[in-house]
Amino acid sequence: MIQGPMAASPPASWPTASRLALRSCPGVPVRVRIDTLGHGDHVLFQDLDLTFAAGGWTCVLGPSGVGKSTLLRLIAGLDTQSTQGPHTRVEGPDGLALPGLCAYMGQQDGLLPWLSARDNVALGPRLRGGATRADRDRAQALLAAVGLGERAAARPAALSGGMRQRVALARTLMENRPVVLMDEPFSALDPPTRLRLGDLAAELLRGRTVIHVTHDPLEALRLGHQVLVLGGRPASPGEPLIPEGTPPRPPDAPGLATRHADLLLRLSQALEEFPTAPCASPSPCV
Ligand SMILES: Nc1ncnc2c1ncn2[C@@H]1O[C@H](COP(=O)(O)OP(=O)(O)OP(=O)(O)O)[C@@H](O)[C@H]1O
Repeated sequence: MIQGPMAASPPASWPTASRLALRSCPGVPVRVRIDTLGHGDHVLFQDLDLTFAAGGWTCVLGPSGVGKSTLLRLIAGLDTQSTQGPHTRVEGPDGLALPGLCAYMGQQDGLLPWLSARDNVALGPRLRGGATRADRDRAQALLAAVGLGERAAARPAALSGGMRQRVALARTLMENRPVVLMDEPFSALDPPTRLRLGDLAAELLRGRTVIHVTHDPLEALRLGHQVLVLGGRPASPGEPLIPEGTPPRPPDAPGLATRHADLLLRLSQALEEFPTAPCASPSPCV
């Protein structure tokens, strides 16, 4: 729930999900067991065993290159490039494989420029053999849920970056999967739009299992039930950080500033300990 006077309420033109009959899709637990996974000589993960609780929102942070996107791609079943040990497995409920249970949202909106916003939202059904009338109606309803019902016929080029990311969020919801994987989905947006879209995503994805990679500690602390910092090579997460209160937390939530400072320190430490420094130049980084 939105709390406090500084809460980033969506403007009236962004109807809230509670006003719409969105399909509920309860999350399922996800377990990732990696004996070895890497690229070439780089072992990114070794002897890693991570469990993501059903319906929980986990934010994953860590130095650039630590393996966050690789981990997400592995869970999504999109990882065709890393080398994996024979016992590397991603499991859903009761040890079942996860394919078909995940929706993926990346930093790029990935919208097809020649399709309208509505047809982009209905892309999954289109690719699977053709969108039905019911699919198109649902795409329209989801665009209304993200406040773009009036722009359903617009092509991506006619929309702002924030609007395009809202279309991408609607497309993610169209897939109606219990597990949602997000790789820096709001990083290209200005801070207020990012705040609003984070709140909107928290509302629309409530109850699903969400794994969200971000470089923004405040975003992680506002949206996550738990926050993991991946560090080292091979990478491992430290103790999960569990912020107080229910997400999405407003930016001025009690205790958030202290948590933010703690998390920044943990991230700085993870960066210092990371073997590949972002700046290898002998001259000082600026
Ligand atoms: N296809 C690939 N072939 C070789 N190396 C790769 C490939 N994809 C990723 N890597 C390497 O694996 C490491 C982890 O990459 P990954 O994209 O998972 O990191 P990340 O933590 O998501 O980084 P960022 O925060 O910059 O997005 C990096 O060193 C990267 O260069």
